[in-house]
Amino acid sequence: MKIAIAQLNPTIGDLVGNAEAIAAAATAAEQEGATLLLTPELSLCGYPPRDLLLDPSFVEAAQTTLDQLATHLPAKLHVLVGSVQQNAAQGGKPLFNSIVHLHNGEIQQCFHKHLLPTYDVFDEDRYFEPGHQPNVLDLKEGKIGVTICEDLWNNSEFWEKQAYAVDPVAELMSYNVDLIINLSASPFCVGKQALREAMLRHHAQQYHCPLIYANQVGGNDDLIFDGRSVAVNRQGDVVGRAKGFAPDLLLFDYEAHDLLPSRIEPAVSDINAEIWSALVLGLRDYAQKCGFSQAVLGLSGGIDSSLVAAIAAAALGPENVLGVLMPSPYSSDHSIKDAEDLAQNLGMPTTQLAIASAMQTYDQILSSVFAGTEPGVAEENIQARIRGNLLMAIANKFGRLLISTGNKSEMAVGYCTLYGDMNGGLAAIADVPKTRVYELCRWLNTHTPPELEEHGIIIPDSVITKPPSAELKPGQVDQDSLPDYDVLDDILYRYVDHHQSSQQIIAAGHPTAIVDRIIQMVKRAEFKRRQAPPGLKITDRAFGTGWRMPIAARTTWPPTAAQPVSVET
Ligand SMILES: Nc1ncnc2c1ncn2[C@@H]1O[C@H](COP(=O)(O)OP(=O)(O)OC[C@H]2O[C@@H]([n+]3cccc(C(=O)O)c3)[C@H](O)[C@@H]2O)[C@@H](O)[C@H]1O
Ligand SMILES: Nc1ncnc2c1ncn2[C@@H]1O[C@H](COP(=O)(O)OP(=O)(O)OP(=O)(O)O)[C@@H](O)[C@H]1O
Ligand SMILES: NC(=O)CC[C@H](N)C(=O)O
Repeated sequence: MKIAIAQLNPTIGDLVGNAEAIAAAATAAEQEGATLLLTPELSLCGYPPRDLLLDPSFVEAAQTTLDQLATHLPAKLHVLVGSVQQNAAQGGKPLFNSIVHLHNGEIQQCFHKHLLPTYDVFDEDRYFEPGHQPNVLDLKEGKIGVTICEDLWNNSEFWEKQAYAVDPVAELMSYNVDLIINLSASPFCVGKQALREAMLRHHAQQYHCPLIYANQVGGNDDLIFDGRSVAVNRQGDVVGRAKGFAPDLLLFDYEAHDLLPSRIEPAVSDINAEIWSALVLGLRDYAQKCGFSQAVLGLSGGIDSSLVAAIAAAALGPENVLGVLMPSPYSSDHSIKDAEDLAQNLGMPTTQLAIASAMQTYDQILSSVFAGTEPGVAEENIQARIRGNLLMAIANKFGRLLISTGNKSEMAVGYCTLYGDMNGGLAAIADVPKTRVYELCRWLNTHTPPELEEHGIIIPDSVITKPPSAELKPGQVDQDSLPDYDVLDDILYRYVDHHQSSQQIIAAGHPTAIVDRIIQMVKRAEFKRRQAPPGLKITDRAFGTGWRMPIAARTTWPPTAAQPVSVET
């Protein structure tokens, strides 16, 4: 039996467009001689559909589209499509997250997801009732165990996010299935593919059973799905891997109770290459799926805006990315030259808007209100706000998407100006720590990715070597306000990504005063992050849909050994 994986890039809610993509993949798979076609989790709706699922008209339209799709597929092909199904039982959640078996122009069978991830960016318990029936697809060519994404992630050795009392894989094995398939929508983060493949190997070796894992690809808001659908044989060896960060159709032969070797795309092992591909895909899909073909950003000659310009140029084509240079009296001469050199390297257009007169006008307008006060951060931030205002005016006038340039380190501690440089529709590097920004820029200059092949050196050397500065006052550098970025990023990695306590971070060798100050800054900056544009997630814990902190809250509390609880009555 030939089994095909359609690694699709659905647009959330585009039922007709997604159905057409499934039908096209089915035609291609049939031409290749496939018996069975696998598509990703919720392939008809796109994942994650979030609160669209609370709209009954959406659920109804999905069902109608599914019924129609069944009649448009090659009749002999068995096609597994991800969609939602109504829960007819009294009580419980109204929907199942399902895989629907289409064959001979009709719906044959529905399989419901058993394990519903409800942690980090996932919120499936909000919408879905878990399935309890065994998901066995009995074809004359073999008995197939059907699992949906999280159903496979029940082993704490690989995934410690949520513990489950049931083990869908073990249950399926008790039905003597020949092959396990998993239809997924598994978002990218650094290291995820290695984890997936280790987990698949573990299941295969434990049960002497081959597995096929079909993943979604594409960017959906903050989430980037990397594809890299993969299959392992009974020994747990990878026998096929689809492309990373691009749609694909991959076929496997299933013979004599095992999977035969197929096309194996390289597993991307370079972490910078992986992040680069993820960010380019995430930005491109956000723009396209929101209807933008052109973008705009402020080019300061600094490293953040330089990296974001390169990502945007690769994603949308350099001719579609406008860089706006907005020098103020505090901008250094080399900032303008660095920004111009970068734009020239990338082949992107620029325009220059001087903001000195606007700064003076603001100062005049505010002079009576600010009279008797010392100039400070508020005056400095006016520059960032003028720039943010001008950028949004250009975006608005010409239908461009404004890309904001703040990195994860800045977003963590609030080193950014609300309604200033935080303006934008998408925060391209909001989950990239500053130290990684440097590494990506160095990598970019030595491993020019295919999208920028003809451009040679991209990031001017001086952009990488000069001390980082917001240039909001004379001589300002980031390290006036923040510890060195390698120290800051290590503290943030421990605190944000790994939930370490201040005691644990101090025990790792960081000075108490710095740790306490940084943690305070992170807590205090919550109000800024809540108002920031969506940021592309590339780490295990991003600020965004998986980070849900209160804002108006007291965030230090007893008891500690030194300060036991004392409630006065
Ligand atoms: N809980 C809360 N809920 C709602 N609003 C709250 C709030 N707490 C403060 N606020 C308001 O927010 C204001 C403070 O925020 P904001 O006005 O943004 O300004 P602020 O955080 O005071 O200053 C921005 C900092 O970021 C630095 N910066 C700016 C631009 C770029 C870069 C860079 O390197 O890329 C760095 C800049 O040098 C400065 O240190 C408060 O004065 C208050 O009005
Ligand atoms: N002179 C400028 N011209 C155009 N845009 C600017 C200018 N200064 C700042 N911006 C915009 O505001 C953002 C934040 O400014 P900032 O200078 O702090 O960051 P950066 O230059 O990108 O990187 P770094 O923080 O390393 O200097 C920039 O990325 C850029 O988009
Ligand atoms: N859609 C899902 O069930 C995703 C959850 C899964 N553990 C993953 O991230 O790969």
